[in-house]
Amino acid sequence: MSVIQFPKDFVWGAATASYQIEGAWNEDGKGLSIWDVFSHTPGKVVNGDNGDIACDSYHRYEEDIALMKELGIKAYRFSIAWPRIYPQGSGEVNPKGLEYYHRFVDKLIENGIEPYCTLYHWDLPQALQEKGGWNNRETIDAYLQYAETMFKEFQGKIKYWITFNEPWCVSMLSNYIGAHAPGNQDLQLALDVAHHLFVAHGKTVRMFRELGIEGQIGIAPNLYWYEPYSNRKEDVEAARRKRAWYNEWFLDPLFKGSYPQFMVDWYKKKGAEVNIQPGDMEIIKEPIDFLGINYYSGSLARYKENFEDFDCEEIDEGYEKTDIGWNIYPEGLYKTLTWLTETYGPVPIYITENGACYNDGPVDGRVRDQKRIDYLQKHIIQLNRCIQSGVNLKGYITWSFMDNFEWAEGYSKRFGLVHVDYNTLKRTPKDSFYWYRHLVRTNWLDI
Ligand SMILES: N=[N+]=NCCCCNC(=O)[C@@H]1[C@H]2[C@H](O)[C@@H](O)[C@H](O)[C@@H](CO)[C@@H]12
Repeated sequence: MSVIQFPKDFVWGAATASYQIEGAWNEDGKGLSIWDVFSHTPGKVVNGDNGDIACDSYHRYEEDIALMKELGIKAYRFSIAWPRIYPQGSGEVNPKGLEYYHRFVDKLIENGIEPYCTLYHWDLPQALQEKGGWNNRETIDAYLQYAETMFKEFQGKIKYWITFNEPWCVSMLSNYIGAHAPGNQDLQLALDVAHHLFVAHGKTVRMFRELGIEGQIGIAPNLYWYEPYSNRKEDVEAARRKRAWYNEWFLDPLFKGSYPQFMVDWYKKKGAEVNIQPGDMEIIKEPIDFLGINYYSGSLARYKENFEDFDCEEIDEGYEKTDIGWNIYPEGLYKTLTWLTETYGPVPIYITENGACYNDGPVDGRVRDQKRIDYLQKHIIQLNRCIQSGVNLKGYITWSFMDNFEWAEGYSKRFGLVHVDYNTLKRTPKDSFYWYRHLVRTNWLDI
């Protein structure tokens, strides 16, 4: 046995998101979100599940925070439901929405837990969607008004802000693949949405600086690692395109102020292009304080002419998979973070999401989720490799603190350290909760 030690100020945390845990979908003046509409649309979510109740954390947050304190985490990443603050997306603020998040954040701070706040984790006000949503550049202005309200309202309480969770999911998964709200399937639309998110991000960072808000601000893309199936030129190029679809397209604008040209050319061949207005790229590359990285999986990529969108097929040979069917590829995390550091410099990085779907339930009151422990351990070992290799890694925030509404998969997929019985809403810490608590308390890992 050997021990790996993490830096003494390394931040250990856990994450959730508003629509996935809060419930209270139409309470205290909250407006509709695109996920309320999407999940209420037959056929969109497994078993017809929706977030009307979810984990009922809107009413049970004190119980949840008591469990977080028992877990010993120093950081809790959560998101604000924009429709609770601006029920119509802009215009009148809803005071009950602000009051709720003040009570919640005060309770976190009272328990010694640092709030890491995501402003946008996919629950766009439906009123804005009806005016084009992220396809309409005017949504950028509504987002800026919302962000400014939150910065001023929580100045001094919230010191870590994330503008957007996973722009790839908001653009590609939701507007090209169509699996998430609002469910469009249009590549040009997806590129326009991604660009508008970037402009909103850049303007928000600039506003954060101009207002002199105390704290740090970043963004949380989801990155995915593809290795070529062979060293044939076609396979190497195919893997490069697939990596760029997830990674460079969402990182180059932030750090280089440009899109990767080989992908711009590739999309043009597909009949889609990026509509950039003068000054956009300068705004987008407004320097950030940290990068949140969400990493789950990766795969092998092999060239296949005219296959799907990138002339590339995924070869899943030899990977063990989690219960959501994603490959377990811990070395991909090391490759991703070292590539990112080599490409963009020593950016301060938090892993803002990493975790596994395993659907273990309670037996005699105990949830034996050894596979989740194995997944977490394998990935956290890679983080130690990253730190030894010079990656400027500041912390690890696991997904997820508790089982929750897993988007189009509904409640059929569980990612939590805490099991939730959706009939009774009873919370049961899993074996992984106690394993993670030991790591958080000692800051080292027995391997
Ligand atoms: N292969 N494959 N997958 C295709 C890409 C899927 C990307 N989904 C995510 O990263 C979401 C992220 C989200 O922030 C969180 O809200 C979700 O609950 C987790 C778990 O799903 C992850």
